[in-house]
Amino acid sequence: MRHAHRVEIVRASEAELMARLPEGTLMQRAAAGLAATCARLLTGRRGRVYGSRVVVLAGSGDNGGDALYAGAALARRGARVTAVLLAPERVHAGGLAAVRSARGRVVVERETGLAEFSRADLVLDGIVGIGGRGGLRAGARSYAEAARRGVVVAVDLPSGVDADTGEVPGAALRADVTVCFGTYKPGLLVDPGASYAGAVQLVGIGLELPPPDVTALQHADVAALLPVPDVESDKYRRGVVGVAAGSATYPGAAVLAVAGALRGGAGAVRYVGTAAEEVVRRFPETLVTEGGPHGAGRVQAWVVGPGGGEGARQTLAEALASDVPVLVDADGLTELGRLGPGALAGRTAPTLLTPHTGEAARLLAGADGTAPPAAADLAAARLATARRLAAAYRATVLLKGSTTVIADPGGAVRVNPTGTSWLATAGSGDVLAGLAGSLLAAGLPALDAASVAAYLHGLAGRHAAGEPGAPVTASWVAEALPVVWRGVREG
Ligand SMILES: NC(=O)C1=CN([C@@H]2O[C@H](COP(=O)(O)OP(=O)(O)OC[C@H]3O[C@@H](n4cnc5c(N)ncnc54)[C@H](O)[C@@H]3O)[C@@H](O)[C@H]2O)[C@@H](O)CC1
Ligand SMILES: Nc1ncnc2c1ncn2[C@@H]1O[C@H](COP(=O)(O)OP(=O)(O)O)[C@@H](O)[C@H]1O
Ligand SMILES: [K+]
Repeated sequence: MRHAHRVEIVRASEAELMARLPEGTLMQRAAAGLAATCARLLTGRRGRVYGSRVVVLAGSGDNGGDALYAGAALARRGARVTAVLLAPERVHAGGLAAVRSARGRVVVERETGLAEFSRADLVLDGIVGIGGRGGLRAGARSYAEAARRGVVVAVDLPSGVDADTGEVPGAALRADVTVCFGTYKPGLLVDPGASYAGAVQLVGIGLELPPPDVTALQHADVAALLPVPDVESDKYRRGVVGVAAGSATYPGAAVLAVAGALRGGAGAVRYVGTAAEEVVRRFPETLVTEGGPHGAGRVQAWVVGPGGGEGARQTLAEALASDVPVLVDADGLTELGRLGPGALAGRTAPTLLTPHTGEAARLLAGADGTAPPAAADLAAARLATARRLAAAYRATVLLKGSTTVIADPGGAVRVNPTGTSWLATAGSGDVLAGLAGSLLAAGLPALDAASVAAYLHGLAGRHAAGEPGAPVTASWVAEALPVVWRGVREG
């Protein structure tokens, strides 16, 4: 599991540790890890560190200090290092002295700095780290926009990315690799910030940290959560997932939600709705019940809403009246937005909401009676949006899109690292809803069901798209689920 902590917590942990260690120890640890990664990258690209061109972009804070000490270490190994000072009057004095004593060059003019930047083999982005506020300022912005041929290594965080939120309020340096210190920052795991970070490497500096603000599952975590039948299992103990989806207008949504549900680990899928004929023709193993969720027989979790059309309101009401977990998606969310959070007030079992940002906007409007916020604003602030919705509806929320974010009403937040934008295709959300509902029926808590579903769905999208990628359909994503499930179990 990857753990991320917000800036306030990182600073408190650093202060606590620094008080017990000789001055400068943490920065030396950070710089040593950073220099080691840069040396590996240069060796991989050029065969050696000696003679390679390295540019250090140094801002006015400790982030610049880390970068300068790492640059000095590379200079001692024979790299031709140029330190570009973006705020010469406030540069980290010790770091600058280290570069000078290692015979590094120091540049303050912007034009010279930009020319060096463009032809370097490796650039260390030490403009700003967790102390960054707002978009990059003018002097720094020109580097974000300049052409370059070398690899860019961000120090702790790509400059211009908000460490706590992943928001990018203006320009930011696009890194190939980010070396972060002590813990991941949430902004490295959540888009748009995550897309600026490249491959992220963690360097331990000895911090003792409290529980994380944000986590991201990895293969081993998912493998441990996957429901696997044992010798005593029968279909009911494995869980029956009820799918209330599809309508005369959208029968395909029912088929796709069932396709996801059949591959999610429940022992059986029970379908209710008007698309029974289409569903059974495609998947004869589906149990079909007349009428709505009310009185549909044994079900351990409901999925309501995909392609629900006109009947969505009634179906939603019947599912919410049950005492089993309910996943609400698509038209079910539109109805819930009209009803507001009060519609969930009487529930005794977990509720999982799976909006994209357009649906999230309607849900938020339903929560406080205001006009819906712009979906683009919600997408730019994904963590805050998911947390806000979870708090307003007292439900677990899976916010879809570029970086899926899952927030529990208790405050826990997971982000999913596996997606691909090829998944932005009609019906892929229906597959995800069926898959997550199946995991709920198999007994996973809502946070786990949602994050495991997002993880598998993202991997299935990548598998279906292949390398370097091609358009996929939602059906192919569903078909790829068993392969990625096995891959996760194999580690
Ligand atoms: N505190 C510690 O013990 C450690 C800190 N470390 C490093 O220190 C960094 C934090 O250092 P600081 O607290 O000095 O903060 P930063 O170096 O991240 O940034 C602060 C400076 O950047 C300027 N700045 C802020 N926003 C800007 C913007 N948008 N555009 C341009 N300049 C901007 C500010 O005026 C300020 O001078 C971490 O990210 C990490 O790299 C590491 O050395 C590990 C140990
Ligand atoms: N840019 C993107 N990057 C990664 N995943 C995306 C992106 N856009 C959409 N997705 C994923 O694609 C799926 C689309 O779901 P949804 O919007 O509900 O589509 P539909 O309603 O057509 O099924 C979700 O899993 C979502 O997270
Ligand atoms: K940086």
